[in-house]
Amino acid sequence: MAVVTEEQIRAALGTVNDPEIKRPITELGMVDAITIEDAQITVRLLLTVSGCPLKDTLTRDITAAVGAAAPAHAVVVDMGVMTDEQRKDMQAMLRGGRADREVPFAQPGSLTKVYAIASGKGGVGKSTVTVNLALAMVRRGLKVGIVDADIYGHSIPDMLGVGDIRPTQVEDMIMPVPIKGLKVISIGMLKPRKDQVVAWRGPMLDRALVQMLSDVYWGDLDALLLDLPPGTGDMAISLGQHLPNAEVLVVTTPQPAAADIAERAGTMASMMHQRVVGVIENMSYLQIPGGERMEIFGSGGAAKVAETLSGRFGYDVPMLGQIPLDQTLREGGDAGDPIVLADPDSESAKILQGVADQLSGRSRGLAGMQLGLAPAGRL
Ligand SMILES: Nc1ncnc2c1ncn2[C@@H]1O[C@H](COP(=O)(O)OP(=O)(O)OP(=O)(O)O)[C@@H](O)[C@H]1O
Repeated sequence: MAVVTEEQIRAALGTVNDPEIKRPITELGMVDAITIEDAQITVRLLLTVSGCPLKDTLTRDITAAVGAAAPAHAVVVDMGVMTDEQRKDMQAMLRGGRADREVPFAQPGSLTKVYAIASGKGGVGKSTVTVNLALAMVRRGLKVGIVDADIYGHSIPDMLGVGDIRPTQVEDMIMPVPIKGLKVISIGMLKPRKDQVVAWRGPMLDRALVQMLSDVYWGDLDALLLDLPPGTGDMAISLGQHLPNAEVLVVTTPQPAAADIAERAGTMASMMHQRVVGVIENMSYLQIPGGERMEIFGSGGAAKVAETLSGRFGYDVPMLGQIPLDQTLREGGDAGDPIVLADPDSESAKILQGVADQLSGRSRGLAGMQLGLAPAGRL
């Protein structure tokens, strides 16, 4: 039988990533011991928490990697759990020297584009747009995260089919839920129970936002999308304070009443020194057989918002797309199967993909970003 060394097995284990953290288990301090005895190799693996739901995946990946490096040996994976000390070491390593409560996306060198999805009125399809845009960006090959900060209607997990999943926590570091190529965290996941009604005021909302931005292990992201509560309330103010470099997308329906309120959401973003990158009109029309379009909610709302905001801010705020009223889109949201994936050739999916393409076509990085500075007296 070929002689196998511990270094070879460690190198093989270096190819196995923790499925949630997406870093090699050897780097994370999860490989406690490797024992090579006659025809058997035993890997002692330390899980971050007991009853880790991913232990079967880890066992399978470890067995495959070690088996490939030492085909004549049987592989046994022996599971243990990290001590508090070991978990703290891992957390410190993942933070990479970053101080507690520091928002990585607000740091000067951050290359992650942050988009806040805002609306004036509720129910205009802000969460639907957020989920589908994020998935459309993933389809373009980007690494994307979603923060569902909509305290009143945290519907993002349900729209992705992960409504009952609680995120894994390592000490006070939270792992975002991986789903359909995205990383997701929702304000609903921070509540003790999903169905609990919370009456949080400004400071609690602020704390929850900071927790979702800085205590969650996001890793390297190209884009982060935040689904805001409707309106111009406390969360929008907190976001402006913690992420002045966020760019804002305004979602509205076509009718004048919705558009007027959407304008206010855009103006609020500008008061927080954030740039408004565009307006998306949702529920624009119903395509009826025969080719005619029925404008159930009127027309022209987003164009008016775009024009008013452009005039007010002195830069171009384009209308990025008009999404029709679409039963398949609604059904996909209810079933946890968003339309961009479920029916990518549908009209709605193509429009959403088009918006994502316009946004992703802009360069990753610092060029064109607002720096959170405003001329004196602008507020
Ligand atoms: N274009 C559309 N066609 C048909 N149904 C839609 C469309 N857009 C959204 N919907 C449906 O409308 C409902 C509200 O959408 P969504 O939850 O995305 O709105 P929202 O603006 O995030 O609401 P809130 O902020 O109040 O939670 C959902 O059931 C969603 O599936």
